[in-house]
Amino acid sequence: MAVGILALQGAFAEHAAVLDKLGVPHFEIRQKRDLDQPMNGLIIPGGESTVMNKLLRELDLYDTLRERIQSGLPVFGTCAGLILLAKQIDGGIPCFSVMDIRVKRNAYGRQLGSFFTDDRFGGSERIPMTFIRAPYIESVGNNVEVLSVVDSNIVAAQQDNMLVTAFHPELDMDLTVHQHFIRMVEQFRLKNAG
Ligand SMILES: NC(=O)CC[C@H](N)C(=O)O
Repeated sequence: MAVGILALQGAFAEHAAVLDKLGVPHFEIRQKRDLDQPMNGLIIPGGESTVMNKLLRELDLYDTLRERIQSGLPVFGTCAGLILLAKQIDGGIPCFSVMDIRVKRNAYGRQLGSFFTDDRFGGSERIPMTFIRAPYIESVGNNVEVLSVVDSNIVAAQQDNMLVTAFHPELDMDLTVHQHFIRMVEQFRLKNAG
């Protein structure tokens, strides 16, 4: 199996390092022909969502990736990746527009742009959470499961094959969130093989 990591911009190398630790094969997606190889999961990293949105269209990656996500490909979006998956962005234009969440960009203001805390993810123990000019999720549809709440704001959620975090688990040592995503990838792979 292999996980594709969108590598146009932002923190893609850090996700690759976590997958290495977990022994999960991965490859970078930089251009359309990178999508020719088998892909069992997709990671959309943090970075700058407006830049990634523009590049996805310029490089003609947008339609193929959107179709695959809609057909059930497991996808994990961190920070800017969360913004790209959202159906609604407060004061902004959605990109993939596939996940039933409403998102506020740069939600913590300039002064509090980056901070660190720890809290629960789903049923887990407290895990480290690094936020960098992060969004949060203002509201979710009925079909979305809330996985983390920090200061009354939703910062991790899942809808079927789509997992998002407003924080950056790839920047901390804890593997909980990536392990959760790899379980989603395994389930999808087994379902498709059977
Ligand atoms: N760390 C991040 O990914 C920041 C996201 C960025 N503020 C955006 O709007 O795209």
